Amino acid sequence: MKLLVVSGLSKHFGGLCAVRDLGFEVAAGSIHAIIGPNGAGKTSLFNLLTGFLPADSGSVRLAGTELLGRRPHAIARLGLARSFQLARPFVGLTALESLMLPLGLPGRCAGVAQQRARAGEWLDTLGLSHKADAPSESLNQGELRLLDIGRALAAAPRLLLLDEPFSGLGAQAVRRVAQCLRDRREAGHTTLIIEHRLRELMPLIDRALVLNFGARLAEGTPQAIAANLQVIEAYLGRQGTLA
Ligand SMILES: Nc1ncnc2c1ncn2[C@@H]1O[C@H](COP(=O)(O)OP(=O)(O)OP(=O)(O)O)[C@@H](O)[C@H]1O
Repeated sequence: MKLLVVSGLSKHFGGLCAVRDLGFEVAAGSIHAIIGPNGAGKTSLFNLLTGFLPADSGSVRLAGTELLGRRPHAIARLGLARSFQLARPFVGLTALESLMLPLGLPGRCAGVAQQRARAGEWLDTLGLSHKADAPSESLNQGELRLLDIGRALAAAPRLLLLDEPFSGLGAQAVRRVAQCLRDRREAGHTTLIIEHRLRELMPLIDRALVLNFGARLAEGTPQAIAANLQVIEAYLGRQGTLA
């Protein structure tokens, strides 16, 4: 079953075409990557999917429901959560309290004690237990990124969008996040992930969509993508290898 179906999606910024007549599908229960060189349009695509940017044209359907034209909070209510390329603190809240927010939404935890317990479990899973009572604004960028990912994970979305979740993280933290995504897949949940760290990304994903200049360059299994000469060429100068 296809959870997400995107077709004819376009976005211009003045004369610049950031996303060009893009179409792709994401299977339910999969981990699907969006990769491509800097400026390829990956974050713009996430902003279109989540209602942070209005599209010029196209369609984005989540389990058959059209998302284009809806506000970000309405899209979140339909079961979509995202993390951000630049993670920001919830000023005035501790790390634990930051993770209690999504757990306090209707239909989630029964009461504050349960929210607190579940938020503590997420902190533990992400290796942040020692920061539970620290003000979120005192966390460093790597810790903030983990907290932002934890907030999106704790929302238990049907579709999770992660924007460069491994950026700035050490090997152990990357392994923890990757395991969370494998656990989501095991439970039948779906993840769309933008990431430049291909060495860590490729073993994790089911499929990847490669963007270049806002358009689809290739789409397929990690093995097919790694062997695609056009894709390798688009990356040369940046990394030169896809494995
Ligand atoms: N709000 C905006 N106004 C004008 N141009 C923008 C805006 N947002 C993005 N762009 C431009 O659109 C293009 C795509 O940018 P985008 O951030 O989506 O790329 P990206 O693939 O996410 O890049 P990176 O890997 O560096 O994060 C770039 O040329 C960028 O400069």
